[in-house]
Amino acid sequence: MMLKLGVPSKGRLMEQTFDWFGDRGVKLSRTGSDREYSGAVEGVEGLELVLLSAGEIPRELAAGRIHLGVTGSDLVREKLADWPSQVAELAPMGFGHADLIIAVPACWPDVDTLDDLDAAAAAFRRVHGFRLRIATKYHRLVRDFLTQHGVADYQLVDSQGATEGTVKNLTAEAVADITSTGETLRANHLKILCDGLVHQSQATLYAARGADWRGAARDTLSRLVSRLGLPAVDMA
Ligand SMILES: Nc1ncnc2c1ncn2[C@@H]1O[C@H](COP(=O)(O)OP(=O)(O)OP(=O)(O)O)[C@@H](O)[C@H]1O
Ligand SMILES: O=P(O)(O)OC[C@H]1O[C@H](OP(=O)(O)OP(=O)(O)O)[C@H](O)[C@@H]1O
Repeated sequence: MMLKLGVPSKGRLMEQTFDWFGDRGVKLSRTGSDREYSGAVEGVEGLELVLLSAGEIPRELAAGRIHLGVTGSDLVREKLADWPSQVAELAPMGFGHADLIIAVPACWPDVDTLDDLDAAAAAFRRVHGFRLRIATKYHRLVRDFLTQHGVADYQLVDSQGATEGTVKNLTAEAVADITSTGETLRANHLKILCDGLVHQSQATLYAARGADWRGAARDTLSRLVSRLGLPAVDMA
């Protein structure tokens, strides 16, 4: 049986993943036309490359349909309940860095911390009759984070893209989204709360606890981790 490795199918995450494996003697490449999602592996016998959307890799790992997968640590934590029970983290890869943060309008002078947000949310509800809206696609991570920090009087509204625009569009009062350079936040007149860092994400190599690790897959894993210079791992 082949050991299946899921890798993001496009963009910088795919290129940097190919570079990371290439630097360690495992050559991954796309084959066929630009638009065909098929790939090849050189350097390790028994390893098959599967090109997938970064957002779907956590689910494929959890279902055991791929043995290994590369994706952002934010996506694994968001998409998988109790993620450590479903996947093992084999290696943080040192690229794809992005911070999941909570931001509010820059013109709110009295709101700089989560405590301020909590107070503002309570006041907002009294005045407007509904809860302050935080737009995000990271529902699990943001809910857990705000609960841990005692912020209660808010509602999450779903935003699957262009999240920073929701404040201007009056569909939310605050946002929780990924930032790297901070340009998008600045351009949309938003500021990060000083204690509003929810998660520091980076591309990470994961192994699926529920995949079939018997026989050849297990042997391929031990050859691969030794080739990559990672500590030995037993998924049995
Ligand atoms: N501006 C950014 N800078 C660095 N990393 C980012 C940025 N935006 C998103 N990321 C990271 O890239 C990863 C993939 O993000 P996202 O879910 O947006 O994928 P995508 O490129 O839209 O792919 P797909 O739609 O195929 O799932 C996430 O782990 C995220 O943290
Ligand atoms: O801090 P910055 O460097 O400005 O990057 C942040 C932006 O990058 C991501 O968006 P992406 O381009 O992936 O599109 P999306 O809005 O569809 O998620 C993220 O959602 C932010 O909008």
